[in-house]
Parts: sequence; C-alpha cells; structure tokens
Amino acid sequence: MPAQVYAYAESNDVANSVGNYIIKHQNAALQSGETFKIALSGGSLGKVLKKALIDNKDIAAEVKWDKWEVYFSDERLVPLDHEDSNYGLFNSLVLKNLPAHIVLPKVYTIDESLVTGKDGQVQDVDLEKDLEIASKYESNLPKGAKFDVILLGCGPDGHTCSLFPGHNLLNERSKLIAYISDSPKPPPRRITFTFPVLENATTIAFVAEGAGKAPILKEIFENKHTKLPSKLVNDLTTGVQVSWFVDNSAIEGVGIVPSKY
Ligand SMILES: O=C(O)[C@H](O)[C@@H](O)[C@H](O)[C@H](O)COP(=O)(O)O
Repeated sequence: MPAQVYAYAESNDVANSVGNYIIKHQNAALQSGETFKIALSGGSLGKVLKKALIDNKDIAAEVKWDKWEVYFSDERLVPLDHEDSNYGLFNSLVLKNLPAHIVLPKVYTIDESLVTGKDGQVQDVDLEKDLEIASKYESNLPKGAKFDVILLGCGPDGHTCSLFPGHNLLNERSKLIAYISDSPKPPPRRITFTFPVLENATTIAFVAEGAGKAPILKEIFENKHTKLPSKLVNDLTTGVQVSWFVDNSAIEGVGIVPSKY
C-alpha cells in the first residue's frame, strides 16, 4: 500500500485534517472493539493535537475520550511534569484543556519513580533502570502490541520515534520497547517503539510542517535506496496504511502529488 500524502497551505488545515483522520479511525476501532488505541509522539505534534482536538469544536465533540487508550511512541526519561516529557506536553496542551465533565482517557506513562532518585532529581544514566522502564512500558502495551493509530513526527535527520539513522535499534526485533541512552536529539535517555510495533499498526500518520522538513522529505520520497528510519516506516509492506499530513512548504520541490484528506 503506497503512502498517501495530504498537503495544505495553512497549518490549521493540517491540524484539522489530522483531527478528521483520528476521528475516522477512532470510529472504525470502536465499531469492532471497546477501545481506541493510539500512540503519540513528541515535538511539534502536541500543538497540532491541541488545534485539532481542543480548538476545533466540531472535531472535539466527536472525540470519545473515555474510550481512548493513549501511549507514547517514544518518551524521554524525565519526570512527567518536566518540559522535555512527551506525556507532559500532551497533558499541558490537551488533557488540561478538556472540559471538567469529560471522562479522561487511560494514558500509559513511564514509571516516573524509576527516573528520579529519592531526592526527586533525575538520576545519571543507569542502563539497568532504563531497561526496567522499557520492559515495564512494554508490559502495558495493548494485546498483540496492536495500535489503531500511531502518530509520528519526522526529524530533520529522518529519525522517527527515537529511532535514529544508522542506530542499532533499527534492527531490534525481540523487544517491542527499547531504551536508548545516546539519543542524538536531547535529552539522551529515552524509550522508543521498535519496528515490530510499527509494522503491526493498523494505520500510521506522520505530521511534518515547515520548510525545514523539505530536504528530508525530498530524500524520503525521491531516494529509493535511503535507509532513513522515516523512509523505512514509509515503505512498510506489512499491511499498515501510512499517511503524511504536511503543509505545502514541507513538500516544496519534492516530487510527489499530494491529495486532500
Ligand atoms: O520525542 C521526540 O523527540 C519525538 O517523538 C520525535 O521523534 C519527533 O517526533 C521528531 O523529532 C519530529 O519533531 P518535530 O515534529 O518537532 O519536528
């Protein structure tokens, strides 16, 4: 299934389109099951989700928050209220902005107590602890590690989740959640989905905006041989439907024909 690219002039339209995509897959998941299992990334995605799920009142009215199970496709090993925490970002931009009557979703976070010492401070790299955090997070994954939707970003180097170009985690097949202690993008300690989880998803959507993304999108869509992590996800042949939601500047000069969602 070749990836679909949906492009818009305005950032608000990108967000609204992502919102409609989420609702479509939420409704499909709830037709056949009891919960909607979604995984989120960090970075600029938080703002997109706020625009889509909070600010757009039509979309907001369709979100069945009480049926959502929210995971993070990667997470930084920092306290949950730390400015680098992907959960913290989602919490401050989305969860905290939900009206009081809304039943909150079930959100799966890392075990914060393993990140900080007794003094509440972030501890130095401790590989055993990081492995424990990753294994604990893996034990909370949905049955069969099956996600209805995984939302991803694409870094300027082509990384996605915390899977970086050339890193040995790209070959990880036995662990569903792996830890990384040398992330080139700070902070260095993180956990991340591995390829077996990405391959098994029903749908994956990348969100990428701004002219800064154009060189890497050109590489992903025009260089058949590149082994960039985002390209490997883009080319998955395991039946997962991959989409990109971009603004026009992110695909300026890229040889693709976008559609409208
Ligand atoms: O925790 C993280 O660092 C993210 O999950 C990471 O994979 C992000 O999605 C990309 O770096 C794109 O980030 P932007 O959307 O901010 O460019």
